[in-house]
Amino acid sequence: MRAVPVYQAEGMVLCHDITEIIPGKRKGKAFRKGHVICKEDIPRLLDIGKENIYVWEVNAQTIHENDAATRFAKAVAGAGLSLDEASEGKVEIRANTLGLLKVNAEAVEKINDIDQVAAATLHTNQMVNAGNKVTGCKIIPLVINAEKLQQIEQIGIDYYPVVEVKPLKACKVGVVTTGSEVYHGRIKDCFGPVLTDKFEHLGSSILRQIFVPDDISMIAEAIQSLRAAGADMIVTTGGMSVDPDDVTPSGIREAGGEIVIYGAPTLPGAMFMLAYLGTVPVLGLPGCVMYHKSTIFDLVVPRLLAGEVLSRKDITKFGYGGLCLVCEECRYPECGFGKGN
Ligand SMILES: Nc1nc2c(c(=O)[nH]1)N[C@H]1C(S)=C(S)[C@@H](COP(=O)(O)OP(=O)(O)OC[C@H]3O[C@@H](n4cnc5c(N)ncnc54)[C@H](O)[C@@H]3O)O[C@H]1N2
Ligand code: MOO
Repeated sequence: MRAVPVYQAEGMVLCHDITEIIPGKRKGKAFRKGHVICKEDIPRLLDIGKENIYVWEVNAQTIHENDAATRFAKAVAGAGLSLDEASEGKVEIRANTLGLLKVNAEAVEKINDIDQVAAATLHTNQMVNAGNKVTGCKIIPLVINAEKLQQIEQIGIDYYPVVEVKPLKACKVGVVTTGSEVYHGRIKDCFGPVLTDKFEHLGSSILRQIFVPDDISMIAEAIQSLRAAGADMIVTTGGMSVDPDDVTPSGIREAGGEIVIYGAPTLPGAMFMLAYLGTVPVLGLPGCVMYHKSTIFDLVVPRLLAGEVLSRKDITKFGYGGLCLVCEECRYPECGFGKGN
């Protein structure tokens, strides 16, 4: 901060508010702290009695908060994102498409380890809609040293992208619905409509739903026939638990599925199985997916549709944050469920 004659202040940043008082009329801010002084401001400043003012000089080494915040946001934003206009040293980043939000938490932490800057994001691995705010980039002082911005930009390059929204593939999904009670028509299928709704919401569609009794070979055959019919993903429903009739995991094994995991640390969703038949994911969905609004399904399927190949570790990491409180009115994804990784 230094005092300069107003005549020399053009392009500099005012570092305090300047009050104007017109007797009988008004008392208020004529200029705000942070204002970049332009030529037209000079006569007015003189009218208020300011021949000298305190400024921060903006030059190659020091950058105004709004310009700095814009560079900051550009450094962290990858695909699927748009930047709002800078205001008060802050730029907000929004999704410009429906998709899976990915945030590199390590990079965000590194950025925040730099003094005088702040990056605040949503949790990674959640679905966002076009227009959703996902990140805020804020410069703390009115002007910032260029070196700090260069550090952010280097992190942006090293970790590219720090934040992005991945589009989802439109998949054809094959469904195998197990359960003798459904197969023999004792009860009406309720899983199919839930899955149709969930997959359509994510931009995918059901290729075909096959009903089978609790029979290992018939489950395996149904899975194989869906694969042969070109399913990009196969989901089986029911029969995932511990009763003698719960043979769906055995059916997935018999179909040749390479098992990633059986048993996931999420509640609901603990009796979940993930396997792969070649590149086709095969999911064993327990009954809770039909019943509860948000489950392991909502954590895993968007990532698969975004093209991720999930490992056992990807699933076991769900445990931290994997307890759903089953609220009367589900607010997911606006809650802690699945936010541990
Ligand atoms: N002793 C134990 N009991 C249970 C365990 C356990 O570990 N030990 N796990 C529980 C968990 S967790 C879940 S989730 C449920 C359900 O698991 P399943 O996937 O095996 O579900 P089913 O037994 O096949 O069916 C349960 C229930 O849902 C009805 N159902 C199933 N599919 C359909 C359908 N397509 N349409 C309509 N209704 C359906 C079925 O008739 C049963 O009423 O197990 C817990 N129990
Ligand atoms: O799989 Mo149950 O899947 O925990 O409610």
